[in-house]
Amino acid sequence: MSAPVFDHSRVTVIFVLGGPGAGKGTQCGLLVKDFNFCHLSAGDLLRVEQNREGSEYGDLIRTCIREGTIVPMEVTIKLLENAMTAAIKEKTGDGWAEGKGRFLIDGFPRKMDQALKFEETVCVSSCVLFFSTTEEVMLGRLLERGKTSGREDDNVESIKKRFRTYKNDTMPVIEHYGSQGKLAEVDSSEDVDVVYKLASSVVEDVFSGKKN
Ligand SMILES: Nc1ncnc2c1ncn2[C@@H]1O[C@H](COP(=O)(O)OP(=O)(O)OP(=O)(O)O)[C@@H](O)[C@H]1O
Ligand SMILES: O=c1ccn([C@@H]2O[C@H](COP(=O)(O)O)[C@@H](O)[C@H]2O)c(=O)[nH]1
Repeated sequence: MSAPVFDHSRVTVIFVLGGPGAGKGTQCGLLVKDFNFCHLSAGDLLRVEQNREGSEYGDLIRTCIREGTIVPMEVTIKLLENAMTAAIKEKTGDGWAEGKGRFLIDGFPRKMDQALKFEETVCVSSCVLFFSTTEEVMLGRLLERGKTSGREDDNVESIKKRFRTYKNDTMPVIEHYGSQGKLAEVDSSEDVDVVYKLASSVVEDVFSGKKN
């Protein structure tokens, strides 16, 4: 078996998980500013690929997103690997010298097969930052976001399907990383700045070697 593309002693990968609307993207945006991460949202990469002229996956991705199901892992893993390679070539500043890099991989892995394949072929993760809150909070946030997001899946019908996929496919991933001692759970029910204090202290622990 060949080694992963990136060596995790040089390239830090933090997976960011949590239910739909838990606040993953919001917190990643803040962490980027303080820690010079490259933030890769798997959902955003899929939406770009869906709209790319000539993509052979456009229709498949559109259907999966609307139905709240998971796009076959080969597609998402390749998009992530390509984006990581580009960032390592282009990004500069703290944490990015001589082939080093630091990534927040947001909304991935959503399913056990993705988790195992990504770590085997792309990069071993250092930590899983898990934002937890109730379905009630998530539903309220997504319906509010849906007024302006333009996202085809921010409606009650799609949200219910996304919750189902989260419970059936993603919770086992979270439990898997919990059993490996890699999980850092943050309650994301509170205000953005309260959640950020907890999330940034997890990242500090990763970089100081207390968690990896
Ligand atoms: N702590 C918070 N308190 C109140 N509103 C929040 C909080 N965090 C995020 N939001 C709002 O909730 C909505 C969902 O947040 P965000 O997009 O960060 O979630 P997400 O987990 O990335 O969702 P998805 O997985 O669907 O992409 C956004 O409109 C955001 O502004
Ligand atoms: O690894 C992934 C991540 C996402 N998807 C699909 O995209 C949508 C939207 O994801 P967000 O993280 O909410 O932006 C998700 O419901 C899945 O359909 C995926 O297939 N694989």
